[in-house]
Amino acid sequence: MESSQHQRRGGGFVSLSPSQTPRSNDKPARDLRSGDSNSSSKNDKDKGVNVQVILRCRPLSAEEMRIHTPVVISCNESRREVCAVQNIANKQIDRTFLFDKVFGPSSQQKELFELAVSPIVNEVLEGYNCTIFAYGQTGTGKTYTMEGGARKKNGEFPSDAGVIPRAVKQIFDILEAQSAEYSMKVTFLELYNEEITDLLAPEETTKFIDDKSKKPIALMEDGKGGVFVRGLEEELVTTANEIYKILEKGSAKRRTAETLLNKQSSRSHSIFSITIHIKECTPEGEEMIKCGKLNLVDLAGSENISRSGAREGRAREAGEINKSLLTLGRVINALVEHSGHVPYRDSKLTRLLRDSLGGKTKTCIIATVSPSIHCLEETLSTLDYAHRAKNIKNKPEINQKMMKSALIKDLYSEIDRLRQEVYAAREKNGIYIPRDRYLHDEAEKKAMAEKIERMELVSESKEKQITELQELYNSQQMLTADLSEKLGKAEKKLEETENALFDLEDKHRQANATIKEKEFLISNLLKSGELKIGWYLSECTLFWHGCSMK
Ligand SMILES: Nc1ncnc2c1ncn2[C@@H]1O[C@H](COP(=O)(O)OP(=O)(O)OP(=O)(O)O)[C@@H](O)[C@H]1O
Repeated sequence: MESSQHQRRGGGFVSLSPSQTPRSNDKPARDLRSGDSNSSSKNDKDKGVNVQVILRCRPLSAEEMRIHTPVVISCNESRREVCAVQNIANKQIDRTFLFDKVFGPSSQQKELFELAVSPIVNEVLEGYNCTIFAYGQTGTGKTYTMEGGARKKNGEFPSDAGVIPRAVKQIFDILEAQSAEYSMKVTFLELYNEEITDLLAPEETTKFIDDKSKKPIALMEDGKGGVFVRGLEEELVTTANEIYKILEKGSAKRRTAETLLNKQSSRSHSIFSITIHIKECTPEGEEMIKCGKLNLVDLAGSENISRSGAREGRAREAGEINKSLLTLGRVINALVEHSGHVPYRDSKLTRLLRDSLGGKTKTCIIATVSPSIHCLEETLSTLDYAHRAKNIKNKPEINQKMMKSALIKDLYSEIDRLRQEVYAAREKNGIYIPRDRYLHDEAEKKAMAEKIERMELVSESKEKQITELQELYNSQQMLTADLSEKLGKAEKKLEETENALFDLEDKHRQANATIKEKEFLISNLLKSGELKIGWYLSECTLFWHGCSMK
């Protein structure tokens, strides 16, 4: 039997970012996971982990089949490839894209969940923050993939149930199998025309007679680089069925409309988050709390306004949707190209997804496309977009575990603070400040936030400079090492050449001495030869002289 008691915590400061969950700068605690996971988390942190991108192509609808719509997309699941066939100037040009996983038109919800999403759910239970978001043209199956078919009348799980209900079931199955002690809370918000509304807000404050009655809530900076949604309802849940009911109620409040491309097109982005605190005991008997968070995001579809048949209000709405998706695209580009400034602040969507894109969260994007020839242009743009997103690197970090006693102390002080606020509101004896002073303080706060943002930008660009200088230094070091090696070799060669030169000089000196010796001998020989000839000549002269006398 499911419990119908939803415990509600509302009106407080609820963060959507991981800043809500314990972080390394929170209460000190020891991480009790095995050394392996610690080192893998350190590796992940150092190197970064690519955002995982999955491509899903839906089947042709009954209507598309009836009118024999040509198919231009083919999926090769084993090779993880998607091929788009294009005809340009009567030439067939195929474009092939590789993804982390590919699911073709006949793929089943169960298969997609088990192969792509189930491992991510396990990581949430290990203490990571994970985000799964569906991106794609309107009518390509984002809501079908994330939510899927509605529960049957008897509450049974249908075969076309999507990622969200399956993830919820897996979380409860695992926790129950481990007989874990845990607490779980969920939030569900909608982002429509740059305004956030709480899909879990109590009925009395949001009577959905028309859109204007939805009360927007504020997105605030948490001062630690994250954001939080002020006053977002958090519902404590104890069973999967409670979550299914919350989802049904919340989804029914989402803004949908009929367009030419989709009978029930979501006109807003939605973010459903589950935060789980699990109790663990250290071998010393100390109670620790580990925390994981799963964000499930169903984006509104990008659309070609003329083809979707949107007019006036709907066209403006589509313009807003496209604008926020364009900012998302710019953020993806900036992250992939490592440009210094990432324009997260340009839309609420990117502010909310900041930690999921380039942050500490593990992220998976499910890009959805249609196989129809009529959607080819948008399909190619989705394929390009998703393919580029594959290069985004996040640096996932396991949330720091907290000592149970520290967590309880924190919760008690929060209860105290809330109690005081309620008391002050009821008794009207809180602190009231003049309107001018309030406006002045708010302006000061805004200026401070802007200053912090500017400083963050400067620090970001300085960090980039440091990385570039470090890279330059490393390459110079390598060059120096290379040159030193070459110098060593040259010195050795020089020494050898000098030795050879000494040898040669020695030989030269010896040869000179020998030559001189030989010259001396020759000259002596010559001298003695000359004397002999002189003596002989004088002898001959005397002889001839004697003869002539006779
Ligand atoms: N993989 C699929 N298998 C069967 N039917 C699908 C599949 N994907 C989508 N559909 C059907 O296509 C239609 C449009 O799907 P869905 O509403 O999920 O699109 P969407 O991308 O969320 O559109 P939008 O952005 O306009 O909200 C629905 O009727 C849905 O049941």
